[in-house]
Amino acid sequence: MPLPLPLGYPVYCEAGVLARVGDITREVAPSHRVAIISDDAVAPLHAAAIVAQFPAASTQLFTIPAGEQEKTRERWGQLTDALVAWGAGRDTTVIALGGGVVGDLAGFVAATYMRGLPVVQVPTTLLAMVDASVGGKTAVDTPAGKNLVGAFHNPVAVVMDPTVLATLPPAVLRSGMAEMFKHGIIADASYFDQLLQALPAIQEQGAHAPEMSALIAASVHIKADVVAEDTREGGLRQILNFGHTIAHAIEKVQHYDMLHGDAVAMGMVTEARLAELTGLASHGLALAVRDALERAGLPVQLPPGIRLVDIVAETHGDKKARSGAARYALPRSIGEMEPAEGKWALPVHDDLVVTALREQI
Ligand SMILES: NC(=O)c1ccc[n+]([C@@H]2O[C@H](COP(=O)([O-])OP(=O)(O)OC[C@H]3O[C@@H](n4cnc5c(N)ncnc54)[C@H](O)[C@@H]3O)[C@@H](O)[C@H]2O)c1
Ligand SMILES: O=C(O)C(=O)C[C@@H](O)[C@H](O)[C@H](O)COP(=O)(O)O
Ligand SMILES: [Zn+2]
Repeated sequence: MPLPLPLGYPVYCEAGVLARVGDITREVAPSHRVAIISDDAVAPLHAAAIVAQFPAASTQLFTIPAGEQEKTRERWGQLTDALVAWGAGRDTTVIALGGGVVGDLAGFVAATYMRGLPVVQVPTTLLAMVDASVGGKTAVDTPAGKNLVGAFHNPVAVVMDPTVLATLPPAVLRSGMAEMFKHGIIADASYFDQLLQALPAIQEQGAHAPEMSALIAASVHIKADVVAEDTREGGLRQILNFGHTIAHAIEKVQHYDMLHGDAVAMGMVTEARLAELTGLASHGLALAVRDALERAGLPVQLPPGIRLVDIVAETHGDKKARSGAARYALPRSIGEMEPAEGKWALPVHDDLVVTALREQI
């Protein structure tokens, strides 16, 4: 059974559901061909199980090297060329099998190839399950900034099987926790507390922690409620960008050589402090956020040697910036986001940003 979500497509979250990707795909997108896009870390582990569910003659696995540095226009070009060479027509369904990088890139391929193919998202990282696979944002990074070229393209289905998380490196599992904490901070204080309570089990048993499936489903619920109300980010959806003005700037300055979730952890600490410094939140928010992320083993200090001026300069290229001024979606307290002066993201003076960043050196 799909999760009961206010979305126009089914989201499955259950152990063993990977064995039903074929049936689910045929149900939501009956098509002649199936193009499975994955990366070279995920494909050897999980692709065979998916490929076997489709007729060999009309199914092709396309594999890219793993990592954020591959989420580029060049890879998009290679993949779309490869689809042409294979003979993919409009009767092709794309299956994105991987973490958020594959999800965003394959999603963008699907959004643009012959002006749009159906895509089934099959997320294999915690981050992709709780966040990237749901909501329809697809994109590639460019030398000028993160996710600068992309499209809103909803999947026709999302199929997440928490058992695939067993093969994740611990650091990648942990980085997914950052977006889960984000969901708690922006929308649900009791979910934030549940995450804190589950940390010892997650640290001991990793993806096998008994709480994991329910925590994933709860996170997806929070995200789905937001995107259902504001699919194309006219306003409310900006709250999902809490921590991201700084996170994306850090990722860019670090040449995308880091995990997105780690950058989000750093960015949430900075932006929680900005909420205090602007008077939007009362004192104590930043410490609560920082303490929770530290307890989860996430990085809260900036990458060594990074220049604060470089981070601040990059914030001006963020998609939320208006008239050159960087803007931030800031919480008032754990679980509470409210618009200020009718806006979900506010400009903050660069000097305050530097003040907050200095505390993370
Ligand atoms: N579209 C959205 O709404 C949205 C939301 C959040 C993040 N994102 C994007 O998601 C990306 C980050 O995603 P991510 O953290 O999943 O990174 P990722 O896709 O790079 O995956 C991290 C690493 O884990 C490996 N991996 C994936 N699944 C595995 C498995 N089951 N077993 C072993 N190894 C596995 C990958 O090969 C990779 O090396 C960023 O580009 C970010 O911008 C998008
Ligand atoms: O779905 C959203 O909306 C989000 O902002 C989720 C973020 O976690 C995600 O990193 C997203 O890709 C950021 O989007 P962007 O529009 O700031 O590039
Ligand atoms: Zn994110």
